[in-house]
Amino acid sequence: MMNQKHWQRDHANLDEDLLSVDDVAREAALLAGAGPSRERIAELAGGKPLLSIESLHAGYGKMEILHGVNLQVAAGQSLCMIGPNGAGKSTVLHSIYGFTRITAGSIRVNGEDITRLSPNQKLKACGIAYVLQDNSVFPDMTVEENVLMGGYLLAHPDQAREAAERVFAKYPSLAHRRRRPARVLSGGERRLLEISRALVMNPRILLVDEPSIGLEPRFIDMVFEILSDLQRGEGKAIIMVEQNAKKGLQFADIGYALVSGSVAIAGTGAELLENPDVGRLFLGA
Ligand SMILES: Nc1ncnc2c1ncn2[C@@H]1O[C@H](COP(=O)(O)OP(=O)(O)OP(=O)(O)O)[C@@H](O)[C@H]1O
Repeated sequence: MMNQKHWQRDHANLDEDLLSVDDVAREAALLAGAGPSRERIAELAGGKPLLSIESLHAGYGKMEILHGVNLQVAAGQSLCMIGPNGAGKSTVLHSIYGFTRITAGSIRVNGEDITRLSPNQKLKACGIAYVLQDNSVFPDMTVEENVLMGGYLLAHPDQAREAAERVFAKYPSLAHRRRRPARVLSGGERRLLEISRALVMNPRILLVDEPSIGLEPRFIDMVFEILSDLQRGEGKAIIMVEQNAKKGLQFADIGYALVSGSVAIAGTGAELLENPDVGRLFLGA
């Protein structure tokens, strides 16, 4: 059941326009019944998906959270998932990375079935990296040690050091502080550190959970610029969950609205921003 406090927190600027939790749940459940066609999902990824999810049923233990999710994203594209608390957005990321129990459906990278691979196999063999939510840096370790942790799967420490240097060359502001404990970093720099750690393995697909959470506006813009560079400059595919739905949809090529473990609406980010149902239910328009 959706939590009123969370809903208000995430939509704090709605004030008196706030829909009641029951209204949102009722309307959203109606939307979830229809859902986008598979053709539309494929079309949004330009017919050339790097990552493709088909009819995914997944959850935790015996509890099924995702009830037949379809999703496709191409190299160099970004996809943002929005939706109410508990809709299953993070669970989609968890499932791609291998943290959930998958009971049906498939996950493919470049057509190869990776549904049952472990997170380590996914990171190493398929180039899927997870940028954890806020507060995943180790504050008492140096910036450099934090970045090096991203290379724990590499066979030799020299390989990790080499990979870390590649990341430091890209982000001089972080390189500058490499010997300092991570606790001295600002919120924005910490987020950059979290992204940098995920980049050590040079992934093709980045799963990003709530990139803007807890950040001041100027750092939010910085983080989205970094993600944009990785997407457009390096051709990485980015799949994100973003509680700032407007910001996420402005950034992303593709937007999905998830409701009750299903994709209720899919379109370009711009289409979702203009969609009256999305506006009323998720953006407070
Ligand atoms: N590790 C877990 N073990 C058991 N249940 C979980 C776990 N993680 C999430 N859940 C449950 O799965 C459901 C979907 O949660 P999920 O975090 O995917 O939703 P979400 O759409 O990302 O919401 P939010 O915006 O609140 O993070 C919720 O009922 C949640 O309690």
